[in-house]
Amino acid sequence: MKIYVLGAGSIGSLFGALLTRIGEDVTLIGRKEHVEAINNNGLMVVGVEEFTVYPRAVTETPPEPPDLIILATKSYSSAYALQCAKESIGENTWILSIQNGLGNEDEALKYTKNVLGGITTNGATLERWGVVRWTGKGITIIGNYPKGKGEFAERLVALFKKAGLEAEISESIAGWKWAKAIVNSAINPIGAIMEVKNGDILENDYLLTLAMEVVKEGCQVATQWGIEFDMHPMELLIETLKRTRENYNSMLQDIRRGKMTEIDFINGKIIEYSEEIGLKTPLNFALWSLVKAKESQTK
Ligand SMILES: NC(=O)c1ccc[n+]([C@@H]2O[C@H](COP(=O)([O-])OP(=O)(O)OC[C@H]3O[C@@H](n4cnc5c(N)ncnc54)[C@H](O)[C@@H]3O)[C@@H](O)[C@H]2O)c1
Ligand SMILES: CC(C)(CO)[C@@H](O)C(=O)[O-]
Repeated sequence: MKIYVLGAGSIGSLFGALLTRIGEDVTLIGRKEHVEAINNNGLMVVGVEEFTVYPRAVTETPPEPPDLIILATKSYSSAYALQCAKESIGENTWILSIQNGLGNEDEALKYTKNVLGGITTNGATLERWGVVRWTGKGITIIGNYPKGKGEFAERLVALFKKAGLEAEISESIAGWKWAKAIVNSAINPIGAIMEVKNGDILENDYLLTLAMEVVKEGCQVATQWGIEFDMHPMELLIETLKRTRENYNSMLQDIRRGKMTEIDFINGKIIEYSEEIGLKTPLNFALWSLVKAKESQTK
């Protein structure tokens, strides 16, 4: 399968390395420094597994249409990345988003109907240019967006499993994207504002109660939009907090690195979707405002 990883940073490099290792035709599209390191020394994976592969790495999307584009930028970069890559999206090209947040698949739908949604709970971080640390093994769930499944999705799940990823298919992937976004809408801003690990949210009654109330608020919006969950976000919240108790969440990490966060595509999107149907989301608005203020302090 000819695969482009568009936004080959942490999670994209992990997926690209695993697919390269099983002989797939993978091209990583990423930052100049990372691309140069890969072309000079290969892409090294450390952590859960240790290996080095030699995928093609470029800074611009090649013109030949691939079978699959794995969209792995931060959500705030999706629109521009897809616009730059649009000439490479052929009539048979599929686009899979493995990103957190809402709206990425809708952005992809502007260019093709062949869109897969995906969530992954694998953890990855760029150790240095050319080296990605697989920090935690998780599950990857994909499906036709917003719902259904088809031959390509089945083929891709089989490929992910062959590559060493725990993967499964869902017929309601929009439900999973919303469930993960609702969980992120609680964990990420609370952890970022309080500067605590995910496990501290679980152990502190005040923080856990607030997180559960934020989840309830997000579920009200999702339900009004007709979203159906395979796993209820409240169950996913507790499972995630237990599984990632030692994590400083990605939003806190982004703030500590002086980087933009994905708050606009997590809590911000929940606020946006609630306003479209006349619902109020005061908790999401409060957390969104506090994180935006915190972001502005680091600029
Ligand atoms: N890192 C993880 O463990 C993890 C796990 C699950 C989900 N996610 C989600 O996956 C997405 C990516 O996260 P990440 O941690 O890999 O971020 P990252 O910042 O490490 O990687 C994104 C990369 O995309 C590149 N990029 C941006 N615009 C581009 C463009 N136009 N062309 C080429 N490259 C471009 C950036 O330079 C960056 O290297 C986010 O939505 C995140 O929430 C991450
Ligand atoms: C699941 C999660 C909250 C674990 O830290 C992760 O999605 C993150 O850090 O954004």
